[in-house]
Amino acid sequence: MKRSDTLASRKSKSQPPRPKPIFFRLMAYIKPYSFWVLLTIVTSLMAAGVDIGMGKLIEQMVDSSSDKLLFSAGFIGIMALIGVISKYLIKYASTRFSAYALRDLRNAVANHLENLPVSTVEKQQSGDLVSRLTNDTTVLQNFFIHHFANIFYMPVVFVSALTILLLTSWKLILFSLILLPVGIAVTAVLSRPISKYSEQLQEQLGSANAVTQDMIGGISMVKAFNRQDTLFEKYSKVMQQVLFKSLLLEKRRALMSPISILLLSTPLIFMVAIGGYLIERGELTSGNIIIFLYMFSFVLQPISMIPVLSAQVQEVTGAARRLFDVLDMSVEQDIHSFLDVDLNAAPIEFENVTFSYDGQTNVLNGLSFWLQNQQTIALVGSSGCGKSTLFKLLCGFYELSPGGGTIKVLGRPLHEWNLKQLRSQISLVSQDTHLFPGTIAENIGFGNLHATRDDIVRVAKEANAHDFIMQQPEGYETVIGERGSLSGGQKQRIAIARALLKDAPILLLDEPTSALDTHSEAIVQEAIERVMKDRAVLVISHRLTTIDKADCVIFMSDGKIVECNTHEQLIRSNGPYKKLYFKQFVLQDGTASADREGA
Ligand SMILES: Nc1ncnc2c1ncn2[C@@H]1O[C@H](COP(=O)(O)OP(=O)(O)OP(=O)(O)O)[C@@H](O)[C@H]1O
Repeated sequence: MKRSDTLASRKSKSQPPRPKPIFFRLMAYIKPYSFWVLLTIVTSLMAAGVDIGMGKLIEQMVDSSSDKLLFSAGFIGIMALIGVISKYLIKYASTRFSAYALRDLRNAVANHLENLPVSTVEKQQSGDLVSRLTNDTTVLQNFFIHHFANIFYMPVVFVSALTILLLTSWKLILFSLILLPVGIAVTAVLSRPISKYSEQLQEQLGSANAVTQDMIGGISMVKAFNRQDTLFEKYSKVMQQVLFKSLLLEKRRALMSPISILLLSTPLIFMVAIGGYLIERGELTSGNIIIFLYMFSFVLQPISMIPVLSAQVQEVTGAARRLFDVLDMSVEQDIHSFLDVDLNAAPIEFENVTFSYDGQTNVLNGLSFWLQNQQTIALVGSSGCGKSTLFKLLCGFYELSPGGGTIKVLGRPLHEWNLKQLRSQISLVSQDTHLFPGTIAENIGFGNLHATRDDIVRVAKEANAHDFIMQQPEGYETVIGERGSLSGGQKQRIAIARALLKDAPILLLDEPTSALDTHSEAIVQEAIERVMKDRAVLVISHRLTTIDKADCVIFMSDGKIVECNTHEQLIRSNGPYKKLYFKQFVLQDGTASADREGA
């Protein structure tokens, strides 16, 4: 397989050809609900017909004899009822299709977010992504509920009313609307920045969401460091920007409103003045003026709505663009199918691996090592030397660039693996256990969706978790949140139970006991030893108790392997590992015996 077929190309293959205009992309989500869209359109046209028809009926009523008055009034009543029903149906149908279409769009964006490469998500502000899913979709939904029908209603009433008015007196309508083109041109120019302002506002709301997440997610850290003021200050600054942007937007919107009134009142003043003059000359009757006044409102209403609608369209375009920007991000694509897995092959091989996040600074430099079956390698090194990066590469979260060496998992280069199959061979237990909102059983079951309750209880027992789970108010059915009320050690044991349930041949442990006290560490360590049994294990640790059990210790510095041997040999060889050992483990753990020190 050529390098061009590598993981790197998985992204480029998923590049969308060239996005269609936003309008067509939005329409694709509405199309499945064509019936309700059609009902909205038909009822909008019905409402337009009723409103115009009522004008004609009123005119007839003015001119008709008294014996026909009752009949005309009855007819107007029926028309009014049809108008009420149409307007109810417009609201119902537009709410219905927009709710469904927006649900689909939200699902599409959420699904897309789930399938983005970790490398892409790590670069984004999660609060901003959440804001797109919530705020921007709401902007779209409001538009469809409140303004979509007007796109059909307004032109029909406008054209019909204008035709009737032209037939009644072309002179009067012509003079009344003389200033209209100027008004429309001014409106178009003034409403232009609304889309930009709205997009900037949504961006600021996204940043505000991100800070709020920090405030809530990191509440204990914030309080422990007495940094409530700092975070609040940050929040206030973002909110100041939100305020500034919304004022900018609202100022522009507010400008649209008097312009609408001006657009409405100027023609009316012209009409009354010129109408009076034409009556005086005998060219018009007062009956003509009544129908004129009624119909004229249907000419002016759409015109006055132009600024509002144009502002809305600008806002919707901005919101839709932010949503489609997410949908245009390249997703992770599995171009390979599942292949037979050779469980006898070496679980992990690194051959001259060099890696950089930004394409400039190498985080890993020519790394080579092999992990055999049922072997444990401990990765040791100062903070930032690239240990976790190694795990991210193994899980296929990041890709090696061409010429960056080769990583093989179970004998097969990473770029030949189907990502789902690759990840099914690896269990990852990180230092920061993420618990999902749900029950304890669901959190353990996350490791294997087909597991039975017996399986879950079995692994919980193996992970030393069963006893504390049974002490919870509802045992395995106790609901825990993202941060939950469990201790660090309890969370770790749930993570270990998850890994046991997954039963993958390769285990990656990232500082599994780093955050625990000696007592919890002993309990978790016991569980870890069980999960390590019969597996190939790569463990990042600063704890001697873990390192001591490893078949081999790799000491890394600046993305390079400096030393690689058993713990005893490394101590004897008197190299840099020994220095770290004394500095870190002997002083920190106080558990190293003189024998182990070997010096
Ligand atoms: N997503 C990322 N984008 C850019 N640089 C990153 C990213 N993740 C890590 N780095 C950088 O890569 C280097 C290695 O980071 P890594 O997390 O692998 O170190 P580590 O040895 O695991 O550190 P620690 O022991 O503190 O967890 C660091 O300089 C870090 O700043």
